[in-house]
Amino acid sequence: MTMEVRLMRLDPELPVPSYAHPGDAGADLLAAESVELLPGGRALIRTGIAIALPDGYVGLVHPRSGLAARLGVTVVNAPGTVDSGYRGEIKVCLINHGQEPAKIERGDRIAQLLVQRVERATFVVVADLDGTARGAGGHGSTGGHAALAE
Ligand SMILES: O=c1ccn([C@H]2C[C@H](O)[C@@H](COP(=O)(O)OP(=O)(O)OP(=O)(O)O)O2)c(=O)[nH]1
Ligand SMILES: [Mg+2]
Repeated sequence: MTMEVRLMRLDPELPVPSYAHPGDAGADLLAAESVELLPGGRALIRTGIAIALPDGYVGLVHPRSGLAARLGVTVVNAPGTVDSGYRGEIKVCLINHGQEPAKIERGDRIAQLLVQRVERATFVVVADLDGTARGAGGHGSTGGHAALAE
């Protein structure tokens, strides 16, 4: 089952994002420009597309694990949030955590876009919250790593 999402090509020579395999969660986003990311460097890269998501949906810009594992290149703000009301060009903010310069060529698949349903909350201010087994414990309260043992 798929849903239709209206997409505008701002760079008509670039292929439209697509899913590499049936069952894939993310459609690969392509770089519309070439950039070199120096070690520690980052860049906001155009993808050449704009989309109109229906109300109640969000686009999430996730990293590609291959780029992360091979080059140390990932999405700075992962996962990036594409609001349903956004009509601008989708851009991907990549960072090179690797030791070597990383070349991104126009047409490279640099990230993946997940389309998900999303709830919006009405925040109701109260004096107390209901009790739970976890309570306020967080940030390593359950242990499981030597660094958390102190
Ligand atoms: O990876 C991303 C993340 C965001 N956006 C676009 C779509 C999104 O709707 C808009 C704003 O994103 P966000 O709310 O995360 O950024 P902000 O810094 O809060 O900007 P704003 O003040 O415009 O909301 O930027 C992208 O193209 N790529
Ligand atoms: Mg915002």
